[in-house]
This record gives sequence, structure tokens and C-alpha cells, in this order.
Amino acid sequence: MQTVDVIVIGTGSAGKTAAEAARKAGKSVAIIDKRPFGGTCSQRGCDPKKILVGAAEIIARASYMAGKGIDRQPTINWADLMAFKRTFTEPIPDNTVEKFNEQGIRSYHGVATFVSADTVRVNDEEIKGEQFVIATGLKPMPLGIPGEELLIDSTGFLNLDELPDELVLVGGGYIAFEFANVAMRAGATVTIINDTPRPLSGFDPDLVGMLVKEMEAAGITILVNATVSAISGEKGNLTVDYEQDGKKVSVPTKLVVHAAGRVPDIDELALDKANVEVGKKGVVVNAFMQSVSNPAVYACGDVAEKGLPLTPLASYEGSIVGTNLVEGNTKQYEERPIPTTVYTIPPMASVGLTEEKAKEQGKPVTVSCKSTTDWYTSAHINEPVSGYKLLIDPDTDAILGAHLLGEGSDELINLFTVAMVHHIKATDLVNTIFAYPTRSSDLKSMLKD
Ligand SMILES: Cc1cc2nc3c(=O)[nH]c(=O)nc-3n(C[C@H](O)[C@H](O)[C@H](O)COP(=O)(O)OP(=O)(O)OC[C@H]3O[C@@H](n4cnc5c(N)ncnc54)[C@H](O)[C@@H]3O)c2cc1C
Ligand SMILES: NC(=O)c1ccc[n+]([C@@H]2O[C@H](COP(=O)([O-])OP(=O)(O)OC[C@H]3O[C@@H](n4cnc5c(N)ncnc54)[C@H](O)[C@@H]3O)[C@@H](O)[C@H]2O)c1
Repeated sequence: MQTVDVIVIGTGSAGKTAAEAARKAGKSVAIIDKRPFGGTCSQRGCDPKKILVGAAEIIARASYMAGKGIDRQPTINWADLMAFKRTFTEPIPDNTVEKFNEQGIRSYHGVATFVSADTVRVNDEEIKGEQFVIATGLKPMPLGIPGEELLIDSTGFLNLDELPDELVLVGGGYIAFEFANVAMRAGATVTIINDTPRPLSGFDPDLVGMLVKEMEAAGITILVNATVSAISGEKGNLTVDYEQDGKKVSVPTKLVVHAAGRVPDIDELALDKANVEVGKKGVVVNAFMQSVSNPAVYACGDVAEKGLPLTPLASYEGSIVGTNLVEGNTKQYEERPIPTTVYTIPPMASVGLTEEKAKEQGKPVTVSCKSTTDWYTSAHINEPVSGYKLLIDPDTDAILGAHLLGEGSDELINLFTVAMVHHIKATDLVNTIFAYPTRSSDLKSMLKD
């Protein structure tokens, strides 16, 4: 049996970061993954998604300018776009293993399962470790409905060789809204079916309302209060049953995509064998990202019950674990403003407090909310919708929350984040000179409001 100092399960942003830090400090490290090495973001998530969104944005931008100087509308060649996407995703597993080899990290391909508190099995091999890192991410939430096997998940969508001309997305969160825009701009008829009254529930409802209106105007059907209860038929000829306001409805479609949420990927780990406590959102950890029930085990990334399931947080948590593996528990998870963007067309981005949360906390805030569709940054590209909501502390002038909709919001949100993290006041930002005309230069007008 092999024995190492540290066994890392999962080769995504979290696991990789922790493994590399431990190895750099001289620990012997084994890393295991059951899928092609490299994790979700680079192969099945953020990065390939952004390639498809990038193409869809070209279609949208051209459509805004139809009759205003752009004559011929471009179209998406799905097969070519997928081939381009694969030039990014396909080299990742080999490159990842090569990098592990160069660093002296031993890599194992297969499902990892604890057989006891200090031993993990992969295929037929058992590896003994002193410390463990669980970084296994999330998987699509089982829906428990008849015909569930007829759904494809986000990975299936990102690997489609052909895009059918109609499809249904089950769920109304990040994945549904991003994929809906891509598929619609690639020529498909798209329906989003979300069970709650509010899709994209973590974002500001006023901006979500503006986005939904624009996506509907562009041709996407968005159903709310509608719960998918069954899928039937066969590949390419499916029926989706849903219940909306007490009524049962069936819609025919060609493809149904799971976008109804993701849950910790832990079923195969046999965590009970390692005495690792698990909560609803994953492995329960303390501020050091260490299991509260077994100090030899750390968890980071989406699978840890801390922070949002986003790539920058997976790397951040991985670096905390890396330090604590090497130096003992010295680095703690710090709460801080975390920006997030949903890559719809246009994108919507958010950081810090929402208006609802401020009300719940009884916090005095000055709220400004405006449509910016007629501002130059949107008007010069004839963008159909944009807007913002800002929350400022009336006593200290601190920015408490920023919520943005419109082209460039995914970049502008980072400026707000810098201001919040480094305590730059609203007035200081207003007194800064920004390049014009840029979306960042709108920040002054937003804050002066
Ligand atoms: C479609 C999609 C789009 C996304 N877009 C964005 C975005 O734009 N921006 C953003 O910030 N975030 C985005 N995310 C979220 C982001 O991808 C995740 O937050 C991030 O990848 C999490 O990294 P991780 O290291 O925690 O887990 P992962 O990268 O998921 O890695 C976990 C690894 O563990 C492996 N594993 C699981 N169980 C076992 C086992 N028992 N044995 C061996 N190996 C195992 C898996 O195969 C996987 O490779 C997106 C997610 C999806 C699905
Ligand atoms: N841009 C990004 O950063 C990005 C993009 C994609 C995914 N992600 C990450 O991946 C996670 C998962 O994304 P997601 O979109 O699958 O989940 P989500 O949690 O964002 O949204 C799921 C939605 O599906 C609804 N739903 C659940 N069951 C349903 C049913 N039976 N019928 C109809 N609706 C149903 C939920 O109410 C919810 O609105 C996100 O939370 C996010 O952290 C991030």
C-alpha cells in the first residue's frame, strides 16, 4: 500500500490549489479524480460556457444595430463553435496531469472511497494518508421525477454536437439563464421553467425584472411558479409535464436540460468511514476549512459548507487549506464582499448587500436605482436594457452593495468590489477620473445620483 502525507480528492480549482501548496512545501501528495483531470470550471463550467456566450453576444450586438449600420445578421455555426470550444477544453486533462508530474504530485484516475479514517481506495489500490482534502465539487441535484433519465445536464449541453431547434431548461438560476441566451441566439426556441415566483433569486429583483422582460422580448419563454413533474417520450421527441398555479400542463420539446440546482458530490466517498460530518450544503468545516468532526480532514471549494459555489472562492478556500496543511491551522476563511455575474445578454452582476437583506437587518441605507438604457454607454450600441441599484451607508459614505445590469457589468462589478474591500468611499470614487466613454465612467453618475 502507498503511504503519503496528503491525499486530495478532486482536481478542480480547490483541490489543485491545496495539492500544489502542500507539495511545494515538501509534503508527499496523491491527488485523485474520477473524471478527466482539471475540474468543472475549465472543462464543464465557466470557461466553455463563456466561449458560447461570447458568440451569442456577437449575434445580440448585431441585432441591436440592425438598420443602424449593420445590414447582414450573423448566425452561429454550432458545430464550428463547439470545435473552437474543444480547442480550449480538450488539452486540459493532459496538461493537468503533466503539471502534477512535474511537481511530483502522484495522480490517480478513479472514484475515491474511504475504507477507513486513514485509507482511501481508488480502483483496486489502497492509499494511506495522514491528512485528507475533500474537494469533490457539486453534481446536478436528483429531481426524483419520472423520466429524469431523459434530461441532459449542463455538461451534456456544453458538449452538444447539434443544437435542436427547441429546448426546455428545468430551473431558473444561473445555468438556465445563461444557456437560454446562448441557445436562443443560436436559433433555438427556448423555454425556462422555474418552480419559484422569482428566478435568479440571489440577484436584485428589480434588475431581474428588467432582464426577464428583455429576454422575453427577445423570444425566450420564462415560466415561474411552474414545477416540472415528469418527462416522457424518447430522445428528440419529449414531453415535459409541469404544474403551474394548480394547473397541469404538458409541452412537447426536443431537448430538456437540467438547470435545477447542484448538490455536493459526496455519495461515493463513504464519509461515514472517516467520521466526516456532512450538512445540507456539504462537508461541515470550521474557519480553517477543517472538518468539525475529524481534524485530519479539510474540505474546500463547492463541496465545503462555506461560501458560494463559485470558482474564485474554490481557489481561495484551496489556498487556505494549502497553508493549514503545511503550517497547522494559521489561516482562516474571512468573510468579504464576493462579486458574482450571471452571463446573460446583457450580463447582470452583484456584490455586497441586497436591498432585501438591508431591510431584514434594519440597516439604514440610501438606495438609488435607475434604468440606464438611455445613457451613452448603452445608447451608442442601442442596447435594449441596462440599469443599476446601489446601496450606500448614509453615515459613512461606504458602498454596501452594487447591482448592475448591462453590457460591461461583469467588469464594472470588480471596481465596486475593490472599493468595498479596500474601504474606498463613494465620494472618493466620484472624485476619480476614469477613461471615457467606458462603462466604468458611468460609476460617477451612478454614485452622484
Ligand atoms: C455550467 C456551469 C457554469 C459555471 N460558470 C461559472 C462562472 O461563470 N463563474 C464562476 O465563478 N463559477 C461558475 N461555475 C461554478 C464553478 O465551476 C465551480 O464553483 C468550481 O468549478 C468549483 O471548483 P471545485 O474545485 O470546488 O470543484 P470541481 O471543479 O467541480 O472539482 C471537483 C472534482 O472532484 C471530482 N470528484 C468528485 N467526486 C469524486 C470521487 N469520489 N473521487 C474522485 N474524484 C471525485 C470531480 O470529478 C471533479 O473533477 C459554473 C458551474 C457550472 C456547472
Ligand atoms: N456565472 C456563474 O457564476 C455560474 C454559472 C453557472 C453555475 N454557477 C454555479 O452553479 C450553481 C448551480 O447552478 P443552477 O443554475 O443549476 O442552480 P441555481 O441554484 O442557481 O438555480 C436552480 C433553480 O432551479 C429551480 N428549480 C429546482 N427544482 C425545480 C423543478 N423541479 N422545476 C422547476 N424549477 C426548479 C430553483 O428554484 C432555482 O431557481 C449555482 O448556484 C452557481 O453557484 C455559477
